[in-house]
Amino acid sequence: MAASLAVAAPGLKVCGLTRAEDLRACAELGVDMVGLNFWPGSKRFLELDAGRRVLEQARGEHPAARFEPARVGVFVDAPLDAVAAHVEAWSLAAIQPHGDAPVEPYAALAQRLGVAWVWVIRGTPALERLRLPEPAPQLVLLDAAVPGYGGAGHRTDWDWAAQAVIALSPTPVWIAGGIHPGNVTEVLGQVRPAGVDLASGAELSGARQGEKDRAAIAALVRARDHARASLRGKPAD
Ligand SMILES: O=C(O)c1ccccc1N[C@@H]1O[C@H](COP(=O)(O)O)[C@@H](O)[C@H]1O
Repeated sequence: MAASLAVAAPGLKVCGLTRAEDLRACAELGVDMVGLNFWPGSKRFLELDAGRRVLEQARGEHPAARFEPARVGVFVDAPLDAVAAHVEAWSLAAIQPHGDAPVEPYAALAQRLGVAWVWVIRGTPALERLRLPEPAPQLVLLDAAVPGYGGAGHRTDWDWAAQAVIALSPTPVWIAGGIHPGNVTEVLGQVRPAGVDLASGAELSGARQGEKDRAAIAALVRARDHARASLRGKPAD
């Protein structure tokens, strides 16, 4: 079966989860995807064995969960065998390679493993020269070009992003970078992405290791639901 990351638009991905209670909150509140950061350079890094315990703990505390957000692994220039090990250990639905290495080997690995992959475009390259890599990504993610590859709360150019959404159609294009409950409705309206992805904008103030704020996640889910309802021409429930 072909890998898929399909969710109703706009989707919501909360990235850089490090605690069982945050995984549980995302499942309970109806977040579409969660990102798990397997890059040791990130403050949101999840070491493989510690991460397994977090997942087991989240499941143990929430055994009746019928809904589980799709898990996306974030990697920075990671060796391919390490990526494959994480896909298996976490039953990842997708990999999100960042960094400076070419993406094609990761795309080919994702295809071999039968999982989706996310192509991250950092910054604002010329749209007329943009070509989807092969094998094609199931999702494109637009993010700001920042030192440390991501997760710094910096916005990308929303006018450029709105054009990229159109230029890359029909591939679903999501947006990341500096999104939070206070601007999520604006970015959804202005850019019309297939989804939004955020890390720092869903965190507790002073979070040191990616600790998320349940109230912020709930507000993001409400904004997503309003946007979905208005796309369908109906008020949100
Ligand atoms: O979050 C990180 O630490 C990180 C590290 C390396 C690569 C990507 C990372 N995060 C990605 O960046 C976006 C945007 O983050 P923010 O909302 O601006 O804080 C996040 O969604 C991740 O996909």
